[in-house]
Amino acid sequence: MAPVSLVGVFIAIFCFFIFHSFLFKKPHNRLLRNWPIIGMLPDLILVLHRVYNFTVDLLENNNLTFSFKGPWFAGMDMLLTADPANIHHILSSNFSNYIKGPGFQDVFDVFGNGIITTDSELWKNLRKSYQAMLHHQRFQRFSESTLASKLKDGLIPLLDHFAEEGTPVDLQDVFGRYTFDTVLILITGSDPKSLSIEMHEDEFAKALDDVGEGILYRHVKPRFLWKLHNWMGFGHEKKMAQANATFDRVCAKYISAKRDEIRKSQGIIENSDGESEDLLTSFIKLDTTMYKLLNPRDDKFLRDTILAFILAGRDTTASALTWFFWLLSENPQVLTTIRQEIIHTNLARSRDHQDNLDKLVYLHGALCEAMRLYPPVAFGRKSSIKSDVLPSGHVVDANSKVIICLYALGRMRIVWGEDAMQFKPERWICEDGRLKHEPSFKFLSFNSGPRTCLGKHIAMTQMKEVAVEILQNYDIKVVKGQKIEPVLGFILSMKDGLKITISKRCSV
Ligand code: HEM
Repeated sequence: MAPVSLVGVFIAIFCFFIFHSFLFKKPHNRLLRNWPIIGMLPDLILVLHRVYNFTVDLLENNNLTFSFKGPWFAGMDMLLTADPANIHHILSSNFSNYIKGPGFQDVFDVFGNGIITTDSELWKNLRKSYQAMLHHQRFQRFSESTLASKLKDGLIPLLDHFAEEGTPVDLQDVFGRYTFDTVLILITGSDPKSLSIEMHEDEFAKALDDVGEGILYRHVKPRFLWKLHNWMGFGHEKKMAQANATFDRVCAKYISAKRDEIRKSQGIIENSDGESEDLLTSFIKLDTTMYKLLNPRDDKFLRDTILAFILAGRDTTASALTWFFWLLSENPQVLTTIRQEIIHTNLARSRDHQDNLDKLVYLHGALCEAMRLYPPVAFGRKSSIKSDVLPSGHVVDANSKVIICLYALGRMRIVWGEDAMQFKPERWICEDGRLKHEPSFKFLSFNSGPRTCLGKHIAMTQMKEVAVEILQNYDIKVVKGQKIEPVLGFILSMKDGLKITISKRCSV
């Protein structure tokens, strides 16, 4: 028995040293311990509630790139980066090697084959068709009039109502409704009117929220576990299935109504070169000889197209606007400077409306600054096809996951300077007063390379119009005592919204 006991003692001492070194040794400036078998998952779970700021520390302490190890065989290993050189390499120079990949499509399966989830030839067809439609005069007219009327007949009356009542309102909810109505009109031509004084709950919007939450949980659970929950119809997966059914039902309604509308007004529409047109109409009438992989006769294709567009355009703009107004409440000097710029710019709605908005250089800088600190899409996920070496020297194996950390990128001192954490719109303005250009792989909020956001112009116009309208006509006070923090999610929203009170201004 003696030799057995000795072996036992030896194993016990060995285990003690291993676990002691993991438990009590400072993890070499890496902030995450790599445990045997379970990898860094336990430490990640401990910091999950503050994961955004954690990635800032992690990447700043690791020369902007860090290799995360998940539990063995859980498929959770990933390379995190906020290095602009790596980002440029992944999103532009070696674009063809970095795809969304089957893992992404799996997690985002409710969105089917829309532009956000697809790769390769199908994505190229979708991208080209979107570009042609979005740049067409018919859509541009439609988009301009939609933005203007939602502001005038939707947002302003609602803000007036809350100003009269004097009751607190969640500004994030208001912006979410405003952008939901706008993107739904742009894509389907129908107005869900979620931005009404009654503030009713829209089932489509609710389903999108449930899916957003479910997708987040799919990112932090091992794949086999959420697949099992999905199969059992359990927890978040049950909600995802219900949301999916809502998407199918509501989209089918929009699609059949649109097909009827086109059929009934065929003669008129064919001759209506000067008219404005929503995207669903354009997709149904698509010239498929140019886009061989797109099939507008298939309702599933149209369903996925509607969903992808709403996913891309709703919460992103609402999140950016909410953080922007909160940052203004924290930085009254910036608010005053924007108001002065508005006074000194002729903003009468005219043919030159867009040119006039473009003159608001400081406002533009303030919006970019808000999105630098609070990028609406805080993480980007890519999968490598072949093995590769990044400019930082890190090796990326074939079929491995790379996470681009946009939130951390916007706060890296080595990228933005010692004042990186401060809200300073001035950093966007040159000495001669013109806008300072920052490369998209450094200011990544609208993505970079061939998959750059297609709605950037619409979003910037919409945000400027809303900012001008509100800053000219209202005073916003943020209700005191709220904890402002980002929610862990696909979009960087505020966890508990932004409660404000609003009052009418007599003059600017
Ligand atoms: C402040 C508002 C917005 C921000 C910050 C933003 C940001 C982004 C980002 C980061 C991506 C890349 C996503 C990825 O590849 O995973 C993206 C893609 C896209 N965005 Fe936006 N977006 C905004 C508003 C909009 C709006 C209003 C629309 C539509 C009207 C839109 C349409 C799209 C589309 C269609 C794509 C897919 C492009 C592709 O994969 O080729 N976005 N956007």
